[in-house]
Amino acid sequence: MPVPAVRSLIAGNWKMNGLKAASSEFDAMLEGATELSSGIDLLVCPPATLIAAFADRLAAANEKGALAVAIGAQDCHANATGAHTGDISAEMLADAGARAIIVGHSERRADHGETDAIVRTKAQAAWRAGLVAIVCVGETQGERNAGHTLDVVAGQLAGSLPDGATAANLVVAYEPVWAIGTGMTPTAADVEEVHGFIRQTLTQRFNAEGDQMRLLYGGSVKPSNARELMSVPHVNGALVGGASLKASDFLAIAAGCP
Ligand SMILES: O=C[C@H](O)COP(=O)(O)O
Repeated sequence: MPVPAVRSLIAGNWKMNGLKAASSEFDAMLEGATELSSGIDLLVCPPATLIAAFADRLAAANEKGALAVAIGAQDCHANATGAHTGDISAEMLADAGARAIIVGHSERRADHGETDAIVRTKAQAAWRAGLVAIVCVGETQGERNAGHTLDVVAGQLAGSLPDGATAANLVVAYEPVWAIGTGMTPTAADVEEVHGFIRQTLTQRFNAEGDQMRLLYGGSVKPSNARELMSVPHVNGALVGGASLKASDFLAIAAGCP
């Protein structure tokens, strides 16, 4: 299968980490972004409490020279408004300055019982607000051991991706659950198998758009393994957790991206 040329994206998911003091780390990311290859986009997804402040800092930095950096969110409610105490809508996140929303992360699927159907409505909510949906899929250790990885990923893709996905409004992140925060990563061959399968599935369903969608690998990406993982065919960047909290690590991962 031919490997399409797709612009790389390095996305940082800060998860439930970061107080206002972490703004200095974000500033360091903005400063370092000026030295990255022009073929790479950076996305920083801090906790929702920091999105507006980071968006202001990004706007100030952009006045000195446009940066290929955007702010994202980690989740949203499916509805635009309503009686949903404690929830945040995609429209609110867009209003705060987010340009993308991660949906269906395995931590949300596990901690909040999010099904593929719920994830699909959240992806639609992101689109309704004019944002990119970053949809996460990936197998557990037990599912991999049982040889079910591709079946699990196929089911998540079929159930979580709404019709109408394009290369501009959808990013897919493959995150093996067992690799998240553990220091373990699949082999390059295993990543290639799953990413090739995801590409084929997307192209079958979304035709030429599927060929251009960005496919991120996530799970224990760090500066020391980024170059190898990012050079796997059909890997168009990374969704980085722990290593995205430190500007020097996050930038080193981006620098390792071909
Ligand atoms: O969203 C990010 C992933 O869950 C990866 O996290 P990690 O880089 O800490 O393993």
